[in-house]
Amino acid sequence: MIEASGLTKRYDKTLAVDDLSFSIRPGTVTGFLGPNGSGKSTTMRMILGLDRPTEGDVRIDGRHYRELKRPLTKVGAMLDAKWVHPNRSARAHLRWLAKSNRLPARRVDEVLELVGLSAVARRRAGGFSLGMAQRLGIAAALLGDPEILLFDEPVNGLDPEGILWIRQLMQRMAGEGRTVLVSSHLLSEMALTAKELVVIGRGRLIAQCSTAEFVDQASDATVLVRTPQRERLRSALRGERIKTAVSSSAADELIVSGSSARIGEIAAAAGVVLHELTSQRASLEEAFLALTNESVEFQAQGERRPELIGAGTGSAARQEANR
Ligand SMILES: Nc1ncnc2c1ncn2[C@@H]1O[C@H](COP(=O)(O)OP(=O)(O)OP(=O)(O)O)[C@@H](O)[C@H]1O
Repeated sequence: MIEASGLTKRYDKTLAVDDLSFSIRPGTVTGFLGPNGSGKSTTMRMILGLDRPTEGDVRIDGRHYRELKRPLTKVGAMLDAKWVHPNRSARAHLRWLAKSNRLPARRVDEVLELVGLSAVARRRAGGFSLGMAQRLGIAAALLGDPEILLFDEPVNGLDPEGILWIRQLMQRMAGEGRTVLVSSHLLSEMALTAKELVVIGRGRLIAQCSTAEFVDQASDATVLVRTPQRERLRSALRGERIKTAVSSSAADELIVSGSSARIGEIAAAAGVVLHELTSQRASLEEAFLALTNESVEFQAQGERRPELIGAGTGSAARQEANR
C-alpha cells in the first residue's frame, strides 16, 4: 500500500505537485495518469525518497522509503531506463544492484531470464536499444522480488510486442497480489492495463477511482437512438429543449444528449416507434479530456493536445451532438 497525504513539491516558482493525497492498493494495476508535466515523475521520485516533499508525506506500508532496510526487497522501480553505466554489462549492472541489497547472485540470472535478456547479458548496456534498456530497467525493479512496483512511462518508445509484454507482466505481478503503480500519459494504454486510476493535472488530484468509474463520471450522457420516424422524434425532443444530432452514417440514427429513460418517455408521448436506445460510453481519452480541461499545462488556444490524442473514438459524434 502506498499512501500520500498532502504531498506537495515546489521548485522555485513551479508548483510541481500540489497537495496530493491518494492511496494505492495491492492486487491491482493502478494507472497514474496525467498530461506531460503534470507532476507524475516528481510524485514517483518522492515515493522513492529521491526528492523531498516541500510539504506532506508519502509512505510505503506505513514507512518512508528511506526507513526501509533493504529497499529493493520491498519496492522495485523503473523511473529512467537509461539509468545504467553505459560500459557495464547488463549482468554486471544487476549484480552490483543485487550486492547493494544483499540479494543472491543467482537472482540476477533469474530476472534476466524473466525479461528475456539472458542472451545479451554480457553485452555493454550502453549499446542497448530503448526496448532492451526498458527490459533491463524492469529486471532491476524485479530483482528483490518486491511487493510494490513503480514504473514511470514504461512503454515509451516500445514496439507493440514490447508494449504487450509489459502490460501482461504488470497484470501478472498485480495478480500475484503486488501493488503496481504505472504512470503514463497514454490513455489508450492505461485503459487496457489499469483497473484503478489516480488522475492528476497540474500537480493536483483530479480523480481516484476505477477506470470504469472515471469514464462514467465524465460521460455526459449521450444516447444513440434508431427510429424510422427520425424527424418526428427530433421535433418532439427539440420541444423539450433536448439537443440532437443526426448521424451521417445511417438515415434512421439520431444522437441525443440526455438520459435514455427521458428520451424513451418523450418518444412514447409523441407516438414515435423506437428500434434502439443505447447509452454511449465515453472512451478513457474523452473522459480525461473532459475532466482535465482546466488542468492541462502548455495548452495553446485551439491546440488538440497531441500527446493525449490517438486512441479514442466517438468524440466527433459527441461534439456534434452537443452543438
Ligand atoms: N528538478 C526540477 N527542477 C525544476 N522544475 C522541475 C524539476 N522536476 C520537475 N520540474 C517541473 O515540475 C513539473 C512537473 O514535472 P514532472 O516531470 O513531475 O511531470 P510529469 O507528469 O512526470 O511529466 P512527463 O510526463 O513529461 O514526464 C513540470 O513543470 C517540470 O518542469
